[in-house]
Amino acid sequence: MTPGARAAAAIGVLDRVLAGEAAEKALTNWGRASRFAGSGDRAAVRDLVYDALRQRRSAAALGGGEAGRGLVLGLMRANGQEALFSGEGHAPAPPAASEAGREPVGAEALDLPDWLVPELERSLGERLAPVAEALRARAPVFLRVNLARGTAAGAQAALAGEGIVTRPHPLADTALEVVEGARRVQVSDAYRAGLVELQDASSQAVVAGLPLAEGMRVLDHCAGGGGKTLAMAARAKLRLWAHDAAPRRMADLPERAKRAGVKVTLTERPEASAPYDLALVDAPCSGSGSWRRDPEGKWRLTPARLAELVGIQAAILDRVAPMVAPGGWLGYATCSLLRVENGDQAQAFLGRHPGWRLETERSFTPLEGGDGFHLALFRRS
Ligand SMILES: C[S@@+](CC[C@H](N)C(=O)[O-])C[C@H]1O[C@@H](n2cnc3c(N)ncnc32)[C@H](O)[C@@H]1O
Repeated sequence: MTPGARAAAAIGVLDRVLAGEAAEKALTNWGRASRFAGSGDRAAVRDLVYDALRQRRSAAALGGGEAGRGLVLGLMRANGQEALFSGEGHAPAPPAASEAGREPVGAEALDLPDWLVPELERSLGERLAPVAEALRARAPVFLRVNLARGTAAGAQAALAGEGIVTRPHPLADTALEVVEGARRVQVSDAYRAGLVELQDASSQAVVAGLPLAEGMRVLDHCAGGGGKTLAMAARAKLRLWAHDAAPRRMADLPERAKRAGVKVTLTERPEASAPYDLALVDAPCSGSGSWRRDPEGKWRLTPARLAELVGIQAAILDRVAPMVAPGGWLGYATCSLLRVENGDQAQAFLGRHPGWRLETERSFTPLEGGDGFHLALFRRS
């Protein structure tokens, strides 16, 4: 496909996304209907679609339209590639006079929803603009070295032998940033043998911040696919339980645990195995720290949904706290940048639970390289 044809394909996919289809599904459907598209074409169309979703407001302003065509035209203008709209072959038609576009301003230029700016300002202060800018770009690909299977240097060497170049990342001793060959990771022998997992660097830093020790009874209460469950298991020999309100999200966890060489017990009733020495609540949240990876989330979030999430987080903390043994730990993590889900939530928990104290709190933003994350670590008296 020519670059122009790829732009036209991205416009079609974006129109379906704007009509309500999830980006992944729209891309899969396009891929199925486009047998002529090679792997390079698919990757390029995918990148265009996700870039347009990350920069949706500014691209719409620059491109003079909010539909797929306006977004891709705006992206191309921002990149000095407007000439791709040539009308030749399968390329999109040249811009009409009505598509002159304009410079984006304010929250539009930051590619943020207006309603969220005050809360982001309260949360990030002067870092608001640089963080918003970081959220407009693609996230790096990070790997977690599985220390139960070998060293970081060993994993790097194995990956390099398969054309995947990495460098250690300062956020965690287990974190490698992929600088070349990211698309080959999941088909590599190193990955298949469990030497590395795909995991964001801040997510790894959150787990590294937990006081895990040999023999501890640990509950991962919002385990999802088990990213943090496995990261915890690799740091110490634990007795580990994983729970999720949607158990099907943990469907792959037994297989992943096997590949990583660790044992995890899935439980629908975590109370039955209490008390735990440490419980991790990796709570459902706005996802605002990971909007580089899930840009649709940035436009989907509403004030009502955010308020609902804050209520869900508090209810989960209230359920889990009694399951922790006296002297034990409760880690509350979100991939959110918002104070209402982080520091405010931690203070509200302390207000409701006098037998607990806050030991540490750490915040990460994409400015450190990984996703935005927050960890509050409580200890029970
Ligand atoms: C941020 S995700 C977890 C990600 C996972 N820990 C990881 O590292 O890959 C939050 C998870 O919480 C689960 N969840 C939502 N409400 C819950 C609840 N009330 N109790 C337990 N889990 C819940 C969701 O199904 C989702 O899988």
